[in-house]
Amino acid sequence: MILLFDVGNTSVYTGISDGVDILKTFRLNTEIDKTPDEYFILLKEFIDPSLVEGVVIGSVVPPVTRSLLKLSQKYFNIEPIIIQPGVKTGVFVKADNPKEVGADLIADVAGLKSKLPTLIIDLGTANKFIYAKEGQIHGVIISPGVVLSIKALAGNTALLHEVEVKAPPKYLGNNTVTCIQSGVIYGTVVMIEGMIGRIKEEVKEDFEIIITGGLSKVILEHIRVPMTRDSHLVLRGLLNIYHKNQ
Ligand SMILES: Nc1ncnc2c1ncn2[C@@H]1O[C@H](COP(=O)(O)OP(=O)(O)O)[C@@H](O)[C@H]1O
Ligand SMILES: CC(C)(COP(=O)(O)O)[C@@H](O)C(=O)NCCC(=O)O
Ligand SMILES: [K+]
Repeated sequence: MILLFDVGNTSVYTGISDGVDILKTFRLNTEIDKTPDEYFILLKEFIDPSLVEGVVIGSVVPPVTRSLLKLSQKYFNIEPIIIQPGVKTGVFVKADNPKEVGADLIADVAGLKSKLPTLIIDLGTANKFIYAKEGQIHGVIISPGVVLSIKALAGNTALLHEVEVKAPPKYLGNNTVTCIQSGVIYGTVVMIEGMIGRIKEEVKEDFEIIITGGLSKVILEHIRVPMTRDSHLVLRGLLNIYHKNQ
């Protein structure tokens, strides 16, 4: 069994693989002060530790990277593969400072089945647009995610509060809840549709679109541009990277 950890700022999206397929997935809350032992207590609800043969960690939260590293060493006696400069990923990064590109973005691209031009839209704590072709990241766009936007609104205004992530029946709201839901959900939907159009102007070529991330399902149903949802993309990328480093 190979454990695949996609550590984001909201959740540790975890996959269990037999080396070929992703057999099971689950999400643990990202908590930077959780100890390796505490993460293991959660983990052993889902896995049989004696069957773990490999661990891959793609993380953008350094304290959790350290906890999962220690967990892997202490409970599995395994040195995990941690996505960082020097690890073979098969992904080339065209950026001012390639070392600063998030491991999640690299894993997303590593999970692609096609080398053709592809736009990955990954909706998590942040919204990420990753433009890739021939295994190379040509550019990235980052904006505040849906849940983050709701929290930022509620946390920085006197009279607004957190609302459920749910699209309201109309664009024009008639109460505080639907006003915020419209602004955040439909705002994200039209931002995505608009951004795809601007990217098309810039790259001047056709591209596939894959949407992924914890918030992709609630947003995709309102998007009018054809795209495919792949909730396992990042985990498949971690698995591909595992095989490249055996
Ligand atoms: N309708 C929803 N309401 C609230 N949270 C949601 C909803 N749908 C998905 N989520 C949560 O959004 C979180 C963020 O997605 P994820 O891609 O895991 O973020 P990150 O990679 O930044 O940690 C996930 O933990 C997921 O459970
Ligand atoms: C943009 C991100 C914060 C997204 O993280 P997530 O939404 O998955 O929690 C992460 O990819 C990151 O920390 N990137 C490093 C900076 C960069 O990629 O340019
Ligand atoms: K930060």
